Amino acid sequence: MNSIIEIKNLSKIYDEVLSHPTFALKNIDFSMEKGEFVCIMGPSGAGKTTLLNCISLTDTPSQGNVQLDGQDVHSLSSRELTKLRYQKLGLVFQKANLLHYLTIYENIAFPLTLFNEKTKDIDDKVQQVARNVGIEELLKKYPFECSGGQNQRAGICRAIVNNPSILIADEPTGNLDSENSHEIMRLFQSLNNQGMSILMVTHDPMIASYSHRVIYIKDGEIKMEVSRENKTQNEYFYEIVKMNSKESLIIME
Ligand SMILES: Nc1ncnc2c1ncn2[C@@H]1O[C@H](COP(=O)(O)OP(=O)(O)OP(=O)(O)O)[C@@H](O)[C@H]1O
Repeated sequence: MNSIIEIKNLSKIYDEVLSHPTFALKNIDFSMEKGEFVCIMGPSGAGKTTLLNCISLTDTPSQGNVQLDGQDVHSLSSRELTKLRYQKLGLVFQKANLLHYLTIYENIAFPLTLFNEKTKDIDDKVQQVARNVGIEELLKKYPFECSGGQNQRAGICRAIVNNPSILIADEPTGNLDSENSHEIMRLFQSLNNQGMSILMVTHDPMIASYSHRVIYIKDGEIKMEVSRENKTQNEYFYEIVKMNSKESLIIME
């Protein structure tokens, strides 16, 4: 088996004890192969972020099972979960969330310093990831001296500096203009070509067209999916648009 993520019968209910519980995820089955680049789409409130949070171990499912890289997360202690999160997951959000009083170098190095890595190893890793992402010249700057796109690249460096098995991104281009968004997606494609698995939430079909596969969530359930296969990016883009509009038409009926 070559899955990086394997989810069985996953449900998340918020406010379970109240009279109006929210069924954010309902019996989700989902798996993702190592090296895949998958997007999650769907309307607001569909459960996209909840699904990412359950996979990234920042939220606990009400029911069901999540396996990350072959490891059943349900059975792990909180210490083991922290270790697993550090070793396997890189997280990227809409905002880079850099610490403003640290340089870009120090921000990227930050997760490594928390786990007592040697200074030389930290330096090697920071330099290497900055070269890979093309921001070596920014390392001495502070976030306020950089553009939004540059800060997002630094946030991605921080997420991947420990060479995680999977990069999980929630609307990583949501704060960026179109040119910077495409640049970030080309970067994701290049990381994916180097072997990194990527799972990303986006509302934008153009951004989703960089992936291998798109799953569409509505009302906490996976309703549809499309795969790129041997389509051109343009053909795949139109298929994603069609999938989104088909669901919108169902809502209007
Ligand atoms: N902490 C919480 N407490 C209670 N309800 C929550 C909580 N987080 C999310 N929800 C509810 O769960 C459902 C799914 O929310 P979620 O944030 O996963 O949707 P989403 O698809 O990511 O939406 P958006 O695209 O607007 O970010 C929504 O009805 C939301 O109101």
